[in-house]
Order: sequence, then C-alpha cells, then structure tokens
Amino acid sequence: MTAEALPIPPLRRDDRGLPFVGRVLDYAKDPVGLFRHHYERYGPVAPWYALGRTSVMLLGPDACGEALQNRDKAFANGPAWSQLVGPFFRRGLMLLDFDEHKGHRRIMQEAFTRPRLESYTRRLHPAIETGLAGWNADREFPSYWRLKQLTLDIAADLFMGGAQDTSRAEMDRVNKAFIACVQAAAGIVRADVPFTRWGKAYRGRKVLEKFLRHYLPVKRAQQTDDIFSVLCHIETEDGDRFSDDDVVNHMIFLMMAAHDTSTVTTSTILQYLGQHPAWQERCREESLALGPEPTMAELEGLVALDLVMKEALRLRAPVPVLVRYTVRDTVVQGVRIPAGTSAALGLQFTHLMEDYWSNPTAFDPERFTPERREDRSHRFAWEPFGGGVHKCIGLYFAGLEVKAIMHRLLREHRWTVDPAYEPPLDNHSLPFPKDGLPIALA
Ligand code: HEM
Repeated sequence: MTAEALPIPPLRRDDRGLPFVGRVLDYAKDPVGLFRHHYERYGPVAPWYALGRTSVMLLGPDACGEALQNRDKAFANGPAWSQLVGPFFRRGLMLLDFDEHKGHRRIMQEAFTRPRLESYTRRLHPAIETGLAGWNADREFPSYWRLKQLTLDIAADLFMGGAQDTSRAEMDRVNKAFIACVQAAAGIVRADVPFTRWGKAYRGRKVLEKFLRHYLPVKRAQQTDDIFSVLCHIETEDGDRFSDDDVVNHMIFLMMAAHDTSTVTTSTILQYLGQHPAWQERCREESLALGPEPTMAELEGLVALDLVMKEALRLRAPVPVLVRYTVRDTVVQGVRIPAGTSAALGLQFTHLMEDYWSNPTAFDPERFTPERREDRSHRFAWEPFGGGVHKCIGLYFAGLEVKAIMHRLLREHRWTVDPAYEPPLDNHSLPFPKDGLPIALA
C-alpha cells in the first residue's frame, strides 16, 4: 500500500437519500444514472449510502478490474453476497472465498468440461422443443414470462434429470421456491418475517433442500448426465469430491445462477432482434443452414447470433453489479479503502461508458467483430461474466443454452417489437421487464 493513498471522498449531504434506505430507490429506478452521477462527482471510488451504511462504488474498468483481480486478497465475496442474497444461497460457489473457494471450484470445474458440455447440449434440444411447442402466434405474447417458464423447465430436466416421481404441481412449488430465494435480494426487511421477501425465501430454501435431499440417494447410486448426478460423482485428480451437503448447496446456487441470467439474456436478444429485423434475418439464415438439433461446435459457429448475444449482454448485463467486502485495508485507483467496507462494482455502468464504446446505448453487434473489437478497448470493458477467480463457471454453458433456444425460435418463428419500445425494467434483483416484454409473434 502506498503512503500517498487518498481517503474515500466524503459523501455530500444531498447524496444521502432517504433515512436508512438511502439511495436504494434511486438505484431501482435508474442504476446507471445513479452510478454516473457518483462517478462524475467523486471519481472511480465513490461513496454511497444504502440500507443504513455507507459503502463504496467502484466505477469504470480500472477500479472494477483491480477488485476482480484482487491481488492482495482484500476483497471477499461471502460476506458481501450474503448481505444481498441472504442465507438462501449459503455455501454456493460464489459465496465461498480464498482457499475454500479454490478447492470447491476445482471440483466443480469437472462438471463443465467440454465433453460434459457436449452432453448437456444434446439434452437441451428435446427440453427446448417441448417447451416451445406451446408458443403460438400472438400479437401480445408476454415473451419474458414464457422464457422464464421455458428456462425453468429446461433446468428441471438438465439439472434434476426430470425429477421423475415429482408431479407438475410439486415442480411448480419448487419453481416458486426458487423465485422466492432469488427475489430476497430486493427485501428491505432482512429477517424471517412472514409475508416479506425474506420470509418467503426462508421457506423457499427449506422446500428446495427437502426436494434435493429426497433425490440425493438415487443420484448417488446412478450415474446419469444431469447436473445433479454429475455433482454427486465428479472428483478431482486428487480424489476430492463433494459431500451431500455440498451437493445440495451447490445445486441450489447453480440453478439460481443459471436460471434468471439466461432468461434475461434471451429476452434481451428477443427484444433487439424484434426491433432490428435485418439482424433477425441474418441470424435466421445461419440457423436455417443447420439442422434443428445442432452440436455444440455448430452452435458455437453461429457467428451473427454470437455477436448479438455479446451486444445484449453489454446493453443489459443480467448481473449489473457485483458486490465485495474488504477483509483488510486496500488501495484501489489510489484511494484507500479500509477493512470492513462493502463495495459495489458497476459492471453495467462500464458497459455504457463513452470512453470505451462508440455510441454506447445503440444496438450495434458489429462492434464485437474482429475488425472493431471494441470490447478490447480495455481488459475489463466487457465484463458480463465477471473476472478473476470468481468469473462465471457457467459462461460456456450459458452461451449454449441461450443459442440453442434462439436457434429453434429463429427457425420456427418471426417476431416484431416496436422500434421505439423501451422495457420498464425492475432493477430490484436482476433487471427484468415488468411488462413481460410483449412481442408480436408469428
Ligand atoms: C448469461 C448468463 C450468465 C451470466 C450473465 C452470469 C454472470 C455471472 C457473474 C457476473 C458471475 C461473477 C460473480 C462474482 O464475481 O461475484 C458469475 C458467477 C457464477 N456463475 Fe454465472 N452467469 C450466467 C450463467 C450461469 C450459468 C448458466 C451457470 C451454471 C450452469 C452459472 C454459474 C455460476 C457460478 C457457479 C458462479 C460462481 C463462480 C465462482 O464464484 O467461482 N452462471 N456468473
């Protein structure tokens, strides 16, 4: 640490917001606007006040990059994320830190090798086909809600292996339990109080645990190609394996991590392709050149769709902010951050900075072509999957799932969205369109 490091700038009175809540409501209304305001006023390490405490925003790719690289091991995930998502995703990979995280990540990596991804891809297609079978032409098709159902159904099959002796009603209960856990992040009352988001999430976690523990013995006994079974059987070269508790904890976290993020991404792609018919056609041509159930390599070869997905992740990062907590004093961008400080890393803000992107709010997938590569303007300019040791372990799987869904949709449907449409986003947890993102589906 250098002696010249400056202290965090003091928070100005007019930036404190409401008592206790602080600027949480401003964040929910316009997160990027709030971050921009703080960046312009205070610089890349900016103070802000929310939920009874002053913490810091790390703004811009340099500040975010320093925290993600975490060279002095000052930034921890567990204490930060558990403040947000509560105890509902306890001991999920993202909430583990340092040596323990490394040990678990080494085991989990075995569930995301290329041969495993190839087998997940084969499993994706029938689940997508079944899910899309009920999509009919409609001028007011609530695409977000339908996609959410689709990704839940895919997860039930791919993660659970279909949960054979579970009825549709029970599966719906499990899905609701997941949603309750995910939505806890937005709770103002942060305790097990009935009818609050946190109260519902406490009950949700119990439902999920019971459900998974019911299936655990079968999954341990048989080796199948769903993720639940895979987590039960994987081991490292040194013979490290997950315990029963680990499997349950990782399953709950993985399903959460995989579900809403993929739904937001697919729905953003649907919106932009509906507003940009030329891009829709370009993607469709590539998909029509393949069969209905492309291999992993074929999905990776969908060049136009890949550009569109990258641009969708830039414009609407499903995880717009990452959180960290300092377990020791550190310095970011020349500013001293004391131990015990919560930090919010503004990934979405970086994605819209004019210093790194031309016309940043415009939909322009070509910015990712080899000739332009605007994402290379800075190593941390494009970070929808985070960076450093916690970088998303499911990023290749996410690409395959989103592309497999889009591939089938492009082959079977055409759709339009008003070019002037801007979705009213709910930013309480992951950004989702409150109106369900209606499209005209043909
Ligand atoms: C478009 C979809 C996705 C996006 C945008 C996304 C984004 C992210 C981000 C930003 C992180 C870093 C969190 C941090 O540093 O604190 C992360 C971590 C993680 N993601 Fe994803 N994710 C996606 C899909 C998935 C999928 C499909 C899976 C699993 C199948 C998954 C599993 C995980 C796990 C386990 C971690 C924690 C990694 C660690 O801490 O070592 N994600 N994800």
